[in-house]
Amino acid sequence: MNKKLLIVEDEFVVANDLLLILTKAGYNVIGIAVSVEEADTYLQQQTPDLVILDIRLNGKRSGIALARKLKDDNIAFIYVSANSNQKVLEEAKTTEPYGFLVKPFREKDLLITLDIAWYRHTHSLESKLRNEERLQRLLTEITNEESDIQLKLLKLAGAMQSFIPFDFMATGVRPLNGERFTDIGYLRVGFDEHQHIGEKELLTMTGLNNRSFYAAIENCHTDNNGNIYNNETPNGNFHNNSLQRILLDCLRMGSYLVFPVSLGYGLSVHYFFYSRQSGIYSKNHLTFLNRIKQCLTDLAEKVIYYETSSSVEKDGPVSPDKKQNKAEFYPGFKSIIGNHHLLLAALDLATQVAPYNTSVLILGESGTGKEKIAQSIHELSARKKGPFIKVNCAAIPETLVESELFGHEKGAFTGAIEKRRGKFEQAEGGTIFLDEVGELPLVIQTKLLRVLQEREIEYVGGRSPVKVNVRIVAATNRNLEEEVAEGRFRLDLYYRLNVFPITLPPLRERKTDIEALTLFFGKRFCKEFNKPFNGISDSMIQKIYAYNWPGNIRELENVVEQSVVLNDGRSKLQLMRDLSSQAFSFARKTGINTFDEVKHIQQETEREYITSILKKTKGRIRGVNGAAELLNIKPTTLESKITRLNIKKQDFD
Ligand SMILES: Nc1ncnc2c1ncn2[C@@H]1O[C@H](COP(=O)(O)OP(=O)(O)OP(=O)(O)O)[C@@H](O)[C@H]1O
Repeated sequence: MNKKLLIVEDEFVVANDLLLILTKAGYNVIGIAVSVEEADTYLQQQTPDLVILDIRLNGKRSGIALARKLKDDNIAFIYVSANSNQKVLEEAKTTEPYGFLVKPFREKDLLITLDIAWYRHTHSLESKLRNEERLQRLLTEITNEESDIQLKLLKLAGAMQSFIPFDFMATGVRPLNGERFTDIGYLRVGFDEHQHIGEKELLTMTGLNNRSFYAAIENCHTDNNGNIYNNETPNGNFHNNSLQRILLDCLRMGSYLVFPVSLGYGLSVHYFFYSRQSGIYSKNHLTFLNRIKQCLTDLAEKVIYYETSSSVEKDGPVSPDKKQNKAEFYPGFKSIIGNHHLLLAALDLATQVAPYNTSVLILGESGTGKEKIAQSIHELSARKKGPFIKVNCAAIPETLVESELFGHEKGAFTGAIEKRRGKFEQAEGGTIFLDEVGELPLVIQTKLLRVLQEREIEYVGGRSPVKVNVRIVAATNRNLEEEVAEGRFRLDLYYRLNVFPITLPPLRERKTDIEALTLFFGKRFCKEFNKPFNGISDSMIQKIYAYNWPGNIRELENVVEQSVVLNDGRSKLQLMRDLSSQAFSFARKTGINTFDEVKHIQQETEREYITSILKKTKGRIRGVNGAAELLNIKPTTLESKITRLNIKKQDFD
């Protein structure tokens, strides 16, 4: 083993304890730092494989400040802290630690957490490097192929999208030529669809005349180095009439990143990435661009500079200039509709991870398309010719889960009249999709962990393990972190599954996709029921936009199906049920009419919730796993709530 480890901890007793445990376990502890400054000195001397980090430290800087540096330097770290202040914990979470232990901790938990941290770190690093190699080969191909510059840059946008998030990407020579604008940009309008934006399109979109547009070019800000502009509100960094400001406002972008590569003679080519989300870009993105800088420089020299300065810009886009919101089947993503940036970000992640055997955890509310994404990951992988086996973990009775997943020997239990293969073996050479993985009983979770670690299963009643070659994709609509906190889900399994999480947005957060989805389902059901499709009525569109879709896409699908069934075949589809009635049915059932009544219901709900937590902790309010910690509030706040809500001891005894 002999991994190099740095301890950053200012409590002498804890630090010494850690030193003893870790040395015994075979780690090479390179030092104990009591402050961030001391840790910096150690880091300058040598790079540890792992860092154990306390949050509150001697000196002015906290462990969180050091964590940011470790994250940028790609060094794995875990927090070991007694700090349970919610604000601090949330801040700590943004540094994406590889693990978190609360003091006091057990030796076993520490060693497992470090094991998992190391696994996650090497795993993500390896796949990152392989992906980057693939990208570099692709960029060289794009540079050398015989095709038009716009087509090359369109391919560049497609290649970059799973590495740097963007909604608009552009390239251009700087300083800008005041007489001729040659920047070429692509606006992302679908998973693999990009709309060309050149001078003509910009003039149309901004409504500016030639004079004002060229004034904006004169005011264009030029960066000499890679830079991030993460909070570009209308009163942000740029001159009101600058090219940057116009692009940010007109395309409704919130942040941007610029990466210049020098061509010599004072000239450079700039690569720009704009995103609708504020704060999306980080130093990691610039570090990544620096790693592939040689390829970007070759492309800049041989293609971008050469083509844009030697020829007159060709008329019209070469790109498939597709209409926004058009329902499209993206290659590899069979019948996935929508082009909202949150959906596209999830599809990017799926494309990125698909070629590898990495386990994937798909998160999202019920009906958001988790199974569809799991199928796509399978289709996009080298396992696509193998089976895709779905297991709904919530639907199998607890007593049968083990034999269903791993198989059983003849006579293993009453009724096992013959040997039977389980789902894992059925998925040999392919992918197993464990839907609702959060519902698995704890004993089965332990066995699943073993499959993930050893790649082998054991039959119920079997004597020797059987090797399996199966990729695991799991999904859940539960908050697994909460499940772990409540002791219903194993922490080690959570970390193993969570190596590559993909979160699907609920439909109410991607309303711009509703119309395309409705059209898609409308046409599909009409075909299925042999009816002509005459379009969707305006009133139906209005109502489905106004609704917040708790059941997500599945609910929308059902609503459209009902409209098709009840449609007369001559008119446009109408909404055949009152959507809001579901949202208000609870209120109607309970007869809520006034605000006081609403308040009463609210208090009752809170009372019930707190009582159920107190039952779980057997009335204990303070300390580790006490009710206050589980509820994430201060013990004193909880005590005053208990008094206010009149919760008595007999309520939770
Ligand atoms: N982007 C999409 N485009 C078209 N249809 C979709 C899309 N996403 C989901 N669907 C459809 O919506 C329905 C629900 O999707 P799916 O079963 O994949 O959701 P889920 O998140 O796995 O749900 P659950 O958590 O309840 O198992 C399915 O009929 C699926 O075909």
